[in-house]
Amino acid sequence: MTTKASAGLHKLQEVVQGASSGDKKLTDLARDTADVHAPLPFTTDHGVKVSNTDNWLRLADEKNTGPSLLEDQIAREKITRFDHERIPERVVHARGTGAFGNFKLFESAEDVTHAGILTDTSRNTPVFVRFSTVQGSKGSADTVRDVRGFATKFYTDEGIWDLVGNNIPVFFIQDAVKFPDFVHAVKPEPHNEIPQAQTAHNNFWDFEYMHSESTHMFMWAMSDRAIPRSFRMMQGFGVNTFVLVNKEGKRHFVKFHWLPELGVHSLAWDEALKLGGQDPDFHRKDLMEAIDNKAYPKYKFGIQVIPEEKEQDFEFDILDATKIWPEDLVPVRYIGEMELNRNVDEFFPQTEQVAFCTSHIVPGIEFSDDPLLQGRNFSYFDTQISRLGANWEELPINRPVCPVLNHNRDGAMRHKITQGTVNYWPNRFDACPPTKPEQGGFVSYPAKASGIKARMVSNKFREHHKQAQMFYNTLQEHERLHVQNAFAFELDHCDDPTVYNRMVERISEINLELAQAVATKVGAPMPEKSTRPITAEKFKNVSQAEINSKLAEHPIVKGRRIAILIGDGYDSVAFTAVKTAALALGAIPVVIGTKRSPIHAAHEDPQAGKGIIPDHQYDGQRSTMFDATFIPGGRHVKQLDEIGQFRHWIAESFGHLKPLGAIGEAVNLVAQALSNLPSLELSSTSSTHVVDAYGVVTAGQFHQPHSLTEGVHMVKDAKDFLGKFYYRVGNHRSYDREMSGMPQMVAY
Ligand code: HEM
Repeated sequence: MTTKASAGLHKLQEVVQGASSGDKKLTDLARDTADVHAPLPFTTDHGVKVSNTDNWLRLADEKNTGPSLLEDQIAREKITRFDHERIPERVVHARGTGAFGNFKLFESAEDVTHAGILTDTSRNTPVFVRFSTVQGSKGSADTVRDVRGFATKFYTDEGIWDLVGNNIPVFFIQDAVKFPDFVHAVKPEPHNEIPQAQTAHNNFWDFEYMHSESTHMFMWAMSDRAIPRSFRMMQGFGVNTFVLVNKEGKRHFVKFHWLPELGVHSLAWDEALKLGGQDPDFHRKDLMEAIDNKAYPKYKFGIQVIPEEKEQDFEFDILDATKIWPEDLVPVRYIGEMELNRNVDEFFPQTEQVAFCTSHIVPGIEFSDDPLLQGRNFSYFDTQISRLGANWEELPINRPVCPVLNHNRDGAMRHKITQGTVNYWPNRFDACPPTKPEQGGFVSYPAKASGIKARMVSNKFREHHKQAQMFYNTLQEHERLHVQNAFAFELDHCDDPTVYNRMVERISEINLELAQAVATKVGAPMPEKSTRPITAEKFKNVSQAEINSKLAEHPIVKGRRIAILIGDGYDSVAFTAVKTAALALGAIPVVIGTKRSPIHAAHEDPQAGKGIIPDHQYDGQRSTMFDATFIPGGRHVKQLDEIGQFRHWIAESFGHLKPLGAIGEAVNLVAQALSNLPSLELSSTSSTHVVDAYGVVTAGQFHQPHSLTEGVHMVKDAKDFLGKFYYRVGNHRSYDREMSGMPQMVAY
């Protein structure tokens, strides 16, 4: 096991290596990085060595403890520093986690932009990404139903570019001036501060009804998108319309996309609810664990581009953030890739103090007139001043890797010392002049603008339903079922009939059958007909199932958590094969034992052999924390069978649609746990034939492969246990199981 001191040294080495590897941001951060394991004396903040940190200076002797003295400057410093440790949490997106990485471009977009980061394929640009939920406070659970923030800070050679996006490509409102109302409505209600990190309450759904512009977005928010399995398995979208300008000065509208290498996957709702209590840090830990295991998350970077002259060619306004640009009309061009490969050293100065601004752009990237974006450009900079202070851009995590010099001065906590006698421009020395455009000085695109001042938006902004209908049309059967269940859950939590009755009306404007199913469940009047024309059109690449089907032939199990359940007397051959295969495939096997003390395999003499120490004992973990479960055969199955939690583990994994693998005697354990499902086909205990029924992969006997080094062939028609089991793991969940109705017959 790594000692704390060596772990600290290791981290420091990483910083030094990072610095020598040429990563400009790591080099920059090294200036401000200290190591608690360094052989340095303990000092006060003003540098005086401290001899005693545990006793306040007081009038005391061996018999009497007298009054503490205010004089103790060391104790006062310690308490005072502590009293002021907290800063305001973000007004939204308070709960989040971050990681460092790199961005590389594989195709230049010089036809549409002159931005260095989007044209220079030789660059390796450092990035910091913060993922977040929106509604909850800093200490809320990771797995709540919510939009996820996906904010990327690119430390480019020309300055910081912040792409502050979400995992859903549209937004609730069209005009930034509505943002405070929206956030008030979604956050806990004002009279009782309930509920925490949930949309399932009267005020949120009241707001949604009152703003029909939200219709498209709330369909996404009720879909599986709002309960991602992992930050590593969700898309990212810049949402707003930005502008790219090329060398010739031609302007293009653009939307930015991130597509995860691992596919787009979600939790089951029951699982998300349980994880909220069982492991509230689930997503945070998942990201850190994957990076620690070198299963680095990767995302392709894409752009959708519309030339300026085509702005009016669409039935929707391309500046409306409640609309997507359908991919069959405007294909995504994937031109780069981001890898996240380094965890933070310390949460507060990095993840908490990182601050993003949509207004941080670099030459070649500009803003459109998107009315949501224009307001965001004001809001972020403003909020950072109250959260972090006027000089927040000097903080190590926020400062650029290129030189920064100007005539901005002073303000609380100013760090930078600028020599020279002038702090204004122009000055008699020509000190610190503006940079000429030909030398990289930022020039705004000379867009023509004229009009009448009015508090309004263009007519096309008034259509709010068509894309919501298209979204639902696009979903596959199980995805639609999840939307239906999500509405039923959410509106069940609203106790004001005005709210849920009206919402059912609104849903009937999207899909009548959906509205009727929800009406029955929540007790609203049954809608008889849709009050709007309903389109049959669909989107491309919006259903998660559709996106994942393109990856299904080559599933990736990198970073997936595989639970292996064992007790004394387990079959070590199958155990070792499944564990070794997991490691070879980049997955994370986690051994869960009947106890966390030595466990002996079937053939092992408990007196002589050392056994293995499981990573955890069963009661410390839950099936919800794993992507799949495997149980080897052996006489240990009897012990597992006697502990109800193991049977519950199997039933729950089944209910959450996860792959289950069992060999030999363990097949009986699975049969026992799923005894309500006699029709579920399992292998006979005497057979080597591998049966895969709805992702429950069983074999009576384990056929040892000749060599694991040949690799596991994760293909649909694999004949062997490992190939079939890991194919299922790579495909994440068995939604066919859900559609068979079987999970409902199992208690979990
Ligand atoms: C396209 C719609 C929007 C998206 C995609 C979006 C995305 C995000 C993300 C990802 C964060 C978290 C940044 C982090 O990790 O530190 C954030 C924070 C925030 N957003 Fe938005 N947002 C949107 C709309 C708005 C609007 C319309 C406003 C205000 C008019 C706004 C104001 C804020 C504020 C004040 C924060 C807190 C920032 C901080 O304290 O660091 N957002 N937003």
